[in-house]
Amino acid sequence: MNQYDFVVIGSGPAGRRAAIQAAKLNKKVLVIEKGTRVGGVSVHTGTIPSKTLRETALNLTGWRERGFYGRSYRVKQEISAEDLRRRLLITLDHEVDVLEHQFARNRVSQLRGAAHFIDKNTIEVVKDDGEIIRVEANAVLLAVGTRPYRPAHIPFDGVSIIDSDEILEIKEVPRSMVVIGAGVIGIEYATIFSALDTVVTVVEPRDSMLEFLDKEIVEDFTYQLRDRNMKLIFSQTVEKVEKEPGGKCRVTLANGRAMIAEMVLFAAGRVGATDSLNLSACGLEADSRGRIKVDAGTFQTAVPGIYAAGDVVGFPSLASTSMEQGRIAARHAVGAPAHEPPQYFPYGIYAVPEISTCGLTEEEVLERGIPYECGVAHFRETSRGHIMGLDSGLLKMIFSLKTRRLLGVHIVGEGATELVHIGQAVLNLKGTVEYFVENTFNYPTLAEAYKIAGLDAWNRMGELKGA
Ligand SMILES: Cc1cc2nc3c(=O)[nH]c(=O)nc-3n(C[C@H](O)[C@H](O)[C@H](O)COP(=O)(O)OP(=O)(O)OC[C@H]3O[C@@H](n4cnc5c(N)ncnc54)[C@H](O)[C@@H]3O)c2cc1C
Ligand SMILES: NC(=O)c1ccc[n+]([C@@H]2O[C@H](COP(=O)([O-])OP(=O)(O)OC[C@H]3O[C@@H](n4cnc5c(N)ncnc54)[C@H](O)[C@@H]3O)[C@@H](O)[C@H]2O)c1
Repeated sequence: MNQYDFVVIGSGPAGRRAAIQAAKLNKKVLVIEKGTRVGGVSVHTGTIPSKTLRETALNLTGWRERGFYGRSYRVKQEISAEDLRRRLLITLDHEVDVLEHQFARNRVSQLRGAAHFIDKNTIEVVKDDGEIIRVEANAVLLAVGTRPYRPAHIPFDGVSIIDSDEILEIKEVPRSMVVIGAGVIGIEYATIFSALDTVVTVVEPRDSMLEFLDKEIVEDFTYQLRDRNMKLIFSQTVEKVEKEPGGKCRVTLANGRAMIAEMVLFAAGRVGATDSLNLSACGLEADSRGRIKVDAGTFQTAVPGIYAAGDVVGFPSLASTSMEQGRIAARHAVGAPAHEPPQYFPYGIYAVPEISTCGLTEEEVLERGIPYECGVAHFRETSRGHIMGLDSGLLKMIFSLKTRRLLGVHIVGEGATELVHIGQAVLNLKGTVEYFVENTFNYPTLAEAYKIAGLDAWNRMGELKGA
């Protein structure tokens, strides 16, 4: 029998970080992965492929230069699906190679195959060739992630009616596309394809999108999307998706309106990959979306010794937070001390344009009844913004009038996902508006927007104090 201190099921961000953390604490660790290569959704169908695709699209279209040269400017006139895929394959190979090397040098054992429970401490692994291997574990981490939600009424064909995994395999860049679901995945792909000049329509049952973001940022973002002719249809559900005789797709909404497009991307959420784990054998069960409940501080499930981390535990379902959850779970599982993560973490949405946020939104500050002031800077006010030809981009900070502390930072525009970390550091170190006013920022940079927004708030906060 193969006996391990810690067995991790799944090699995505949560599993990978957990396995290495436990190995660093000199534990005997095994990672079980059913996919052909390690890395999980993050490396093979999620984070890394979508961000590589975005970078390729922005480079080949010359998107970042259009502020200077106009909307018709393109680096490459005809962009094929093959052009988009080429860079993807190189990036993925590199990611897998780095991960394999990390496992090897930390003495993390690997087993390829699908795992399920026999009992709380026994896991059976079915390999591709049918061979069955049993392993014993003192502690187990479920880091099995999610897969796209695929309801029966959508006739997926993998070619023109697709989910967000299949979009990486398309044969041609479509001229028109309907995206169903305005969540993060739907919006990221909708805006990437719109940057490639695909005519994009987004259909969303709720009355707006990305509700967890500051409203002012969503409004600015929405304006930019509509300004480049993306159609955003809210408060409407899709009744039917059909294939037309000529190969195009017809999408019919509940209000009777119909749309024809070359491609339909269904991106209405994901479900936990827990159905084949035989959870009942260890006394656990998943909810209707396949998710597992855990203790928020330790990531232990209701069954002692069994942990879950990453997308399978639900919100926020990010690669970044999954890694931290995995590390904390591993430490707890092997009896090492672990701190809870800081209160505020950043959220990066790699749409075109980017959005990033950390801390409280203006709506949340209002709800909590905190007296506050906002400071806003437009990227076009920065010299770096002029140099880059930016005509959009907004950074907004919210400060408490009582403590003068930064409560939230919200950015839409070029570099938002990198810039947010300045705000995140000030926020978690409990810094005040004075940090931005008194410190010197490199010039010319987009980070100067922090200075401008800080001064904007500080001027008004001074007036309010004096009033
Ligand atoms: C299109 C898209 C874009 C994204 N973009 C971002 C982004 O920009 N930034 C960000 O932070 N996050 C992003 N995410 C989210 C991010 O990918 C996930 O949060 C992250 O991958 C979750 O990691 P995980 O460790 O929970 O599991 P996953 O990465 O989902 O990996 C789970 C692994 O477990 C394996 N597995 C499942 N069941 C079994 C079993 N029974 N036996 C053995 N192995 C099993 C699977 O094969 C898989 O390899 C994106 C997701 C998608 C889909
Ligand atoms: N940049 C990032 O960090 C990043 C990128 C992509 C995904 N992710 C993560 O992946 C997770 C999954 O993303 P997602 O966008 O698939 O899910 P989601 O749950 O965030 O969004 C799904 C959207 O589809 C809508 N919807 C639900 N049912 C529908 C239906 N039947 N028809 C039409 N629309 C419907 C919902 O109202 C929602 O707006 C998210 O939690 C996100 O955190 C993160």
